[in-house]
Amino acid sequence: METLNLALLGGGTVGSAFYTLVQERQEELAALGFLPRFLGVLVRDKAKPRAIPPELLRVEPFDLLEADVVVEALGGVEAPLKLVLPALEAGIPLITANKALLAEAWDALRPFAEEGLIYHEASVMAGTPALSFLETLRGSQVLELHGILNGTTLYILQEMEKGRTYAEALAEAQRLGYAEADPTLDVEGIDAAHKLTLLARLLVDPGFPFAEVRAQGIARLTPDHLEEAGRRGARVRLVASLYGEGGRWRAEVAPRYLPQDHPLAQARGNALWVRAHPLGEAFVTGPGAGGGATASGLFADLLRLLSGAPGHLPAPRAKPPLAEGHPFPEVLTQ
Ligand SMILES: NC(=O)C1=CN([C@@H]2O[C@H](COP(=O)(O)OP(=O)(O)OC[C@H]3O[C@@H](n4cnc5c(N)ncnc54)[C@H](OP(=O)(O)O)[C@@H]3O)[C@@H](O)[C@H]2O)C=CC1
Ligand SMILES: N[C@@H](CC=O)C(=O)O
Repeated sequence: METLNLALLGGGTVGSAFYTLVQERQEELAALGFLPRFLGVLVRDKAKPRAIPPELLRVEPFDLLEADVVVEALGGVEAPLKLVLPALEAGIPLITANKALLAEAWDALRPFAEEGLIYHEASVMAGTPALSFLETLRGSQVLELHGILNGTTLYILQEMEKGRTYAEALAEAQRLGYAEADPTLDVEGIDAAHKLTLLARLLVDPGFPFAEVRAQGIARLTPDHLEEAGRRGARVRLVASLYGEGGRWRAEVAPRYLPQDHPLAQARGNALWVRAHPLGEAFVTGPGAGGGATASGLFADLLRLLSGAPGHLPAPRAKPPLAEGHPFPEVLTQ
C-alpha cells in the first residue's frame, strides 16, 4: 500500500466536505493501492467548529513540498498563488476548486496547466461534469455555448420566483454554503465570468483573457422583471455565453429572458448547453455549488490523478469560430 500525502489548503465549506469524503472513500482508495494521509489543513482560525480533527489544522503555511498532491480550497488569488507556485514548480500536482485563481493568475499558472499538473473539474459547476463534458466535445467544433454557471444567483432567482425577496434568498444561499466569501462576485456576474473564461481556454483559446468577458449581474433585478418574464412565457437566468461574432469569440455574462421550453430554463440546477459540429446539441445539468457537490468534483480529480491521467489541458491553440453564434436575444435592462 502506498501512502498518499495530501496537503489541504482551506477547511471551510469545500475543504471540510473534501476531508469528510476522503474518509468515506478510504476503502476505494485502498483498493487502488493508496492510503491517504493529510499532512495538514490550512485555515485562518483554529477555533472555528469544523469536521476536521484539530491536530491537522495549521494557521501558518506548512511544507507543501512533502505532499504528493496539493488540494486548494482557500479562495482568492494572491494568497493561494503564493502557496501553490513552489509546489507546482517542484512538479507536485494541484487539484483546485478555485476559479478566481485560475482565471486571474493564468500567466503564472498556464505553463503548469499545459504540463498537465492542474486538475480543476470542481472549479466549474462543482461535481457536475463541465470540463470533462467539454473534453469529450473536443471531438466536434463548438459553435456556441450557454451556461447557468453560478449556483448562488440561480438559487436567488428560483427563490424570488416563489415570492422570497432578493435579500432573503441571498442570505439563505450564503447559509447553504453556495456563495463566495464575498458574494458580490456571485451577484455581479464575476464568478460566472471566471468560469466562462476557464471554459473558453479549454475549448477555443488557451490564452483567452478574463478581461475580455463582459459581465453583468442580477443585483439590480426586481420582482417586476421576473413577473414580466412569466407573462412572456419566459424565465430570467444569469447566462454565460460563448459564441462567434464577426469572426472572433465573444464571451458574455448577463441576466436574460430564456424561453420556458429551453433546457436551460427548465434546468433545476446549474447547466451547460452546447451546439457543436458535427455533434449537434448537447446538455448537462446538476448541482453547481455546495460543500458535498464540490468535494465530489475534487475527489473525481483525485481519482483522475491516481489513474495516471493528466490534469485539464487547455486547448492546444487558438481557433476562430467556425460560424456566427447567437446569445439569447434579450439582456434585461436594469
Ligand atoms: N462553496 C461552493 O459551493 C464552491 C466553492 N468553490 C471554491 O472553493 C474555494 C473555497 O470555497 P469555500 O469552501 O466555499 O470557502 P470558505 O470561505 O468556506 O472556506 C475557505 C477556507 O480557507 C481558509 N482560508 C481562506 N483564506 C486563507 C488564508 N489566507 N490563510 C489561511 N486560510 C485561509 C478559511 O479559513 P477559516 O475557516 O479559518 O476562515 C476556510 O477554511 C473558493 O475558491 C470557491 O470559489 C468552488 C465551487 C463551489
Ligand atoms: N459561489 C459559487 C460556488 C461555486 O462555484 C456559485 O454560487 O456557483
